[in-house]
Amino acid sequence: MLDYQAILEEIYESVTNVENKGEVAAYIPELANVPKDKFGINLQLITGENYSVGDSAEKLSIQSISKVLSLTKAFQLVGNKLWDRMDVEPSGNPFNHLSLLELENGIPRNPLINSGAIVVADILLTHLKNPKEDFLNFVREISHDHTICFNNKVAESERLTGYNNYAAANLLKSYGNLYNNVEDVLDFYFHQCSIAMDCKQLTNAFFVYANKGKCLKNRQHLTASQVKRINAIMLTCGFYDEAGEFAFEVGLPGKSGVGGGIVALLPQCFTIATWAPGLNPQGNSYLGMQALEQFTTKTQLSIF
Ligand SMILES: NC(=O)CC[C@H](N)C(=O)O
Repeated sequence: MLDYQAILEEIYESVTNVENKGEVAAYIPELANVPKDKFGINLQLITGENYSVGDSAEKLSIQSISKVLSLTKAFQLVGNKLWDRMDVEPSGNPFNHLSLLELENGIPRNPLINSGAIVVADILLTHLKNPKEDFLNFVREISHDHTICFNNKVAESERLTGYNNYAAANLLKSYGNLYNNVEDVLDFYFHQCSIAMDCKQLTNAFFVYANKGKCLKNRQHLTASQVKRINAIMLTCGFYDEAGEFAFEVGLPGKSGVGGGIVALLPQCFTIATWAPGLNPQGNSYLGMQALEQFTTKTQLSIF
């Protein structure tokens, strides 16, 4: 039997001693204030045991990790119709890349880059009665935590500097792939990205992807087939132009966010969340990736 607590502590020791911690996402001014020396991990086993180290109970801005949750809600609502409006191919480009979107006539490469997530937000706006509230309640429900909230300051900070996302939304609109108005879709998108969660809440939320669609309380949220597809998208697209590197180093489906969080999972085995706010040039948590590489190497637990 592996001593998970000892493994997490070894990783904590080694990673917190690394001098280069990457750079925080200063393009969202509110995120520039987060101290770079934060570091936490939470590990949730499918059998129920839970382990953590460091700042795992402190809230982080989940940012693009929310794209998996919005995709999940949209998949529940419209099923395979989703794929009429976006593809499922890795983009090999940064999360906010625009020229491919134009080349491909307003069809985003996948739902985990910004343009794809903006189309998903548009779908949710069309199908939910009270979009922001209903989506937040969905996140609370799969995480079993009714204290989870938006951080309105972060959402507003991103709105004020979100020129690239406005460009993506306008491009989508010009190609007829955005049905609601740009301002409303982006208001939803910036709010979903601003959700604050800690590592434990993240491993709770992602439990469904490790457990064939059933949450920690054993309720079915997705079919096994939908979970297979979302995990495949996380593996191939969850880290943008570093998806290959993450598969190579870590070997798990997962998703990162520019708040420095990463959640990854091994089906039928565990979910793990790391938080280290400093990012590498691809916008993925610099130390989080190192920690997860160490975890799957030490435990020999990966999908490969
Ligand atoms: N990679 C990310 O986490 C990006 C999310 C961020 N809200 C953005 O749209 O730029």
